[in-house]
Amino acid sequence: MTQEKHALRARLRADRDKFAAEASAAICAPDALLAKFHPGRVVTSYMPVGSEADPSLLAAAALERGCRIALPHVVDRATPMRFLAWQPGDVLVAGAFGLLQPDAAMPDCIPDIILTPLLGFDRRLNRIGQGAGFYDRAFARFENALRIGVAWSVQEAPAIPADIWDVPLHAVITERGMICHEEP
Ligand SMILES: Nc1nc2c(c(=O)[nH]1)N(C=O)[C@@H](CNc1ccc(C(=O)N[C@@H](CCC(=O)O)C(=O)O)cc1)CN2
Ligand SMILES: Nc1ncnc2c1ncn2[C@@H]1O[C@H](COP(=O)(O)OP(=O)(O)OP(=O)(O)O)[C@@H](O)[C@H]1O
Repeated sequence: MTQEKHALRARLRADRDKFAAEASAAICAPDALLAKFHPGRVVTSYMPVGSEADPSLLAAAALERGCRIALPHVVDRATPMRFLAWQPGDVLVAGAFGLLQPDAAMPDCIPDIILTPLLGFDRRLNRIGQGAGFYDRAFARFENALRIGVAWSVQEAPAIPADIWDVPLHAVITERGMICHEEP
């Protein structure tokens, strides 16, 4: 399984790089997602790196509807990721893995909706990420949160192998729209 995921990650990274280099697509918030952005809800976004899908229009729509935004904060692979409060204009600090993150002193948030960066996904809404297990652990910890993957459409794979700890997404949003759970 580890080998299989390793090879899949390499292929999906290459597909994502190619798409981002050639296309100029934007990921807009579909109505079904807007309907979840109730005032006061905590929506976690992320600062995209490299060819990752950009969730900023989704975060902007959440803010417009009175949601609060939190961003992931990691220190090393062993320490669980936290979601820290952030609003436009707040500083971002260079941290682990070359990421821009909120200041470590910002308050921790309990997310209602987790916008999740993906390397890949399939129609059953299995996902694969960077392989450090940060989001897997966050999904286990915040089990009531809505898990929404954000990706380019080319990151869809026929089948993503699922380990026992993998928690499927509730939906994936790409530049082509939203994919919700379908029975196989
Ligand atoms: N934009 C964004 N933010 C995010 C994530 C993400 O996937 N995307 N994360 C999702 O989990 C967390 C950070 N997770 C990471 C997990 C592993 C590696 C990693 O293995 N990095 C390689 C170097 C990669 C490179 O330079 O290309 C390494 O350290 O060997 C980096 C970040 C939190 N923030
Ligand atoms: N609930 C959990 N508690 C502790 N460790 C976990 C949990 N879920 C996953 N892990 C660990 O995370 C590691 C990476 O898992 P996996 O290969 O599925 O990564 P991924 O889903 O691509 O990564 P990510 O969740 O960061 O996007 C595994 O070694 C696994 O043991």
